[in-house]
Amino acid sequence: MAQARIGLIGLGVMGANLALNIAENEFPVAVFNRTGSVTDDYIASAGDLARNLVPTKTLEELVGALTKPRAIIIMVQAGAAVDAVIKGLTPLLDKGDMIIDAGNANFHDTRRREAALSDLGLNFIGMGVSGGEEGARNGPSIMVGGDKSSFEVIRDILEAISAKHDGAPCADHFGPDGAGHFVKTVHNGIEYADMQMIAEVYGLLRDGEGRSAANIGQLFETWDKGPLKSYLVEISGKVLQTVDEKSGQPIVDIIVDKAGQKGTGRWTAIEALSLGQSPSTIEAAVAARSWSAVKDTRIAGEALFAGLKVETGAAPISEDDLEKALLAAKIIAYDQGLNLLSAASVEYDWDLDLASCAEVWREGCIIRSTMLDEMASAVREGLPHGNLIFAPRFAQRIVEGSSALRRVVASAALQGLPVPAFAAALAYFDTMRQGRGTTDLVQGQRDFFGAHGFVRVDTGETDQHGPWASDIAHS
Ligand SMILES: NC(=O)C1=CN([C@@H]2O[C@H](COP(=O)(O)OP(=O)(O)OC[C@H]3O[C@@H](n4cnc5c(N)ncnc54)[C@H](OP(=O)(O)O)[C@@H]3O)[C@@H](O)[C@H]2O)C=CC1
Ligand SMILES: O=C(CO)[C@H](O)[C@H](O)COP(=O)(O)O
Repeated sequence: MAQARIGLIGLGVMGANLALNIAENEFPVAVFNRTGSVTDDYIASAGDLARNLVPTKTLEELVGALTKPRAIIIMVQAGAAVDAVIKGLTPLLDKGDMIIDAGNANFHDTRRREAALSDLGLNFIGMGVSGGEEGARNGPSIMVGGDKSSFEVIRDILEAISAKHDGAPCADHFGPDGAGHFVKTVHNGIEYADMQMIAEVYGLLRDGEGRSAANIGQLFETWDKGPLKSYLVEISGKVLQTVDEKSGQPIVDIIVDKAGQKGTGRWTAIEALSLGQSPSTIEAAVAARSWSAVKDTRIAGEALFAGLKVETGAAPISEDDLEKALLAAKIIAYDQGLNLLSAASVEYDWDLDLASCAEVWREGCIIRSTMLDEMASAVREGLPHGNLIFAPRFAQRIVEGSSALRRVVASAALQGLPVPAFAAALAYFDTMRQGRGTTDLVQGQRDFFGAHGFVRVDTGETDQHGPWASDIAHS
């Protein structure tokens, strides 16, 4: 007999907590996990919330436990696992039922799945969920893509379980097919850039000034009370001040410096490039994780270049400069992320509301910060030339922050300390404030070797060609 309003497959870190959140909001939820013993343990530890949880041991049982039209959340690893679950579910469902992929997914997969399920008369929602374990349990940020009418069917549940900003739910519908998963992907791209920039500050203080992890952690704790207040600065402060129980060392000192990546940062960079965009701060953060992975090579490089002299007399970087540089670079990362969303919206005809993106990121998600509220307002007011860094309320901060960013990047370069995301942010800013750049020469080179043509500054005539000096010399 149908007992539950919604189903959930995958009781891992995210699914288990999301189901508890749904149950706590008084929506009965039927749960299923591939490994059945996980479901038994889960129900046994759910306490009072077990009253709103319906455990099931087969997909047939799960489907039978749901009121119609059925709505089933899948919360498993991206890729083949999602396809396997969909394959098992579809023969059991009726036309009008809905599958919701709430994991991180490549939005191209979401578009493919939506089209295939639509042919079968089934609805498919691609839903990005951010906030990690704690967010899933107490209120994540939720980014929905797919048919709007399908979203309306589950809207009450999603709004109830989501984080709230001044009472407004951090859950919204962004457009058809892959729009929600794309917004989540770019969220993660910005997350990569933000994390990398914080790590660069850590590196400058650790390797440039010999400061201890705890001392740097305290600085982040202080910054978390000012304009940089954000979840990532807060947890960085906590991570750096945590002591490993086994060794008595700061825990970061015993963590191998090889960063994992499950794919969302890379998807952001790949998609950006195919859209003719370049969110260089995000690309730099993805690169930094990839470079971190080749630890043996870096160790060999350290030995090989051990004798290399770097500037030791570089001016010390002040804490004030670091704070301002981080703030400016972070604004630039958001500017680039929003530009990418805008380009994808045009390409895929999503009509994305960028202000809504910033609004659902204000609470619950990993990149939440006090600055996002102001960013959302700036986007609502309209961004000059589509750029956040041109918005009056951010342009001034960028002007002030850019001098600090310049000093930080210059000092890092002189000291031989890598700051790829900071450097990328600065180069982007300097490019965006240069009305005449240097690609006149690139255009000249292209025409020289490939007759690709150029546009004249003086007359505006297009498809112009040399003659070039060598042509002249040989003519
Ligand atoms: N962890 C995080 O902070 C966040 C994760 N996400 C995304 O959420 C999704 C789930 O992540 P997370 O909860 O961390 O993952 P976990 O590894 O904790 O759990 C994975 C779940 O998927 C199930 N599963 C794996 N393969 C299959 C399969 N072929 N068929 C059926 N079930 C399968 C597992 O079942 P079994 O017990 O049988 O192995 C398990 O329940 C991912 O897409 C992830 O990227 C999104 C936001 C934050
Ligand atoms: O979506 C998330 C946070 O928003 C997940 O934690 C995701 O796994 C983070 O990406 P990566 O594992 O590549 O660091």
